[in-house]
Amino acid sequence: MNKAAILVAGGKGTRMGAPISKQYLPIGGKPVLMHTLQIFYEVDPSIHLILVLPASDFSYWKELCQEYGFNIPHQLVEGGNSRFQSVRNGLDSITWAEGLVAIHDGVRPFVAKEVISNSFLEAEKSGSGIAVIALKDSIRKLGDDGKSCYQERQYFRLVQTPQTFLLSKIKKAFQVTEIQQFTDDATVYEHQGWQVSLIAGNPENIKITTPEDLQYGEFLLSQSKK
Ligand SMILES: Nc1ccn([C@@H]2O[C@H](COP(=O)(O)OP(=O)(O)OP(=O)(O)O)[C@@H](O)[C@H]2O)c(=O)n1
Ligand SMILES: C[C@](O)(CO)[C@H](O)COP(=O)(O)O
Repeated sequence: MNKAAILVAGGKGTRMGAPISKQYLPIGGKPVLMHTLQIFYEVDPSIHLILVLPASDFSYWKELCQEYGFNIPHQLVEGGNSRFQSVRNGLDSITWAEGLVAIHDGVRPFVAKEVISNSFLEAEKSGSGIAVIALKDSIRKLGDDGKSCYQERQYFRLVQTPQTFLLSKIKKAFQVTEIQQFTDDATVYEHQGWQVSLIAGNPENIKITTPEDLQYGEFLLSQSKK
C-alpha cells in the first residue's frame, strides 16, 4: 500500500521564546526538522514525506537544506492558522485513491523507529494506529469548586504522534468544521463515530515545546552516540 507521512511544522513556537521558530533550532548539530525527516526516511525510504511549513518560511528552509547538505526527498506544503488546518492542507496534497498516512509533529524528533513501523502496521489492520504512553505519576481532577479528587491513572494515556490512518477515512474525517476539541488527529477521526486503535509510544518522544526540552533533547542525542 502507498505510504505517506505528513510532518506538521506550521507553528510559530511561541512557548519556546526563541528568535527563530523551534522547528529550525539546531539540536545535536542540525535543525530539529532534519532529525524528524531522517527517522521516517530510515524506517522506509519509500514513505512519501510531506513537510508542512508556514509559506513565509519556504525559502529559509531551502537555505537551511543547502547549508546542511540535507537531501532527503520531501514535498513542501503550506501550513494553516492552526494545527488542524496544517494537517488538512497536508492531506489535501495527497492525490492517491488509497494508502496509509502517518501524521506526526515535526517537533517530535525522538520518535522510535519501531513506533513508526507499528503505527503503519496497526493502521493497515484496523484503520488507525495512535501512539500513546501510560502515566508514571498519580493524577488528580480539578473541579470548578476549587477542590480536587483522585483519578485511577490506569484509565488514562498521554497521547503522542505518529497518528497513522487509512487515507480515505482520515481525509473524510477532516472534511468537517474545526472545533476546539480537535487537539490531535485521533479526535478528528473519532468525531466520525469511529473507534481509534492505540499502540505503545516511546517515552523519549517528547514534543519540543520549551527551552528545557531542547536541553533534554541534547542529552538524549549525547546518550545515543555512546
Ligand atoms: N498552525 C500550526 C500550528 C502548529 N503546527 C504544528 O503542530 C505541532 C504541535 O504544535 P505546538 O507544539 O503547539 O507548536 P507551535 O504552535 O509552534 O508552538 P506554540 O504553541 O508554543 O506557539 C508543531 O510541530 C507545530 O509546528 C502546525 O503545523 N500549524
Ligand atoms: C498532537 C499532540 O502532539 C498530541 O499530544 C498535541 O495534542 C498537540 O498539542 P498542541 O496544543 O498543538 O501543542
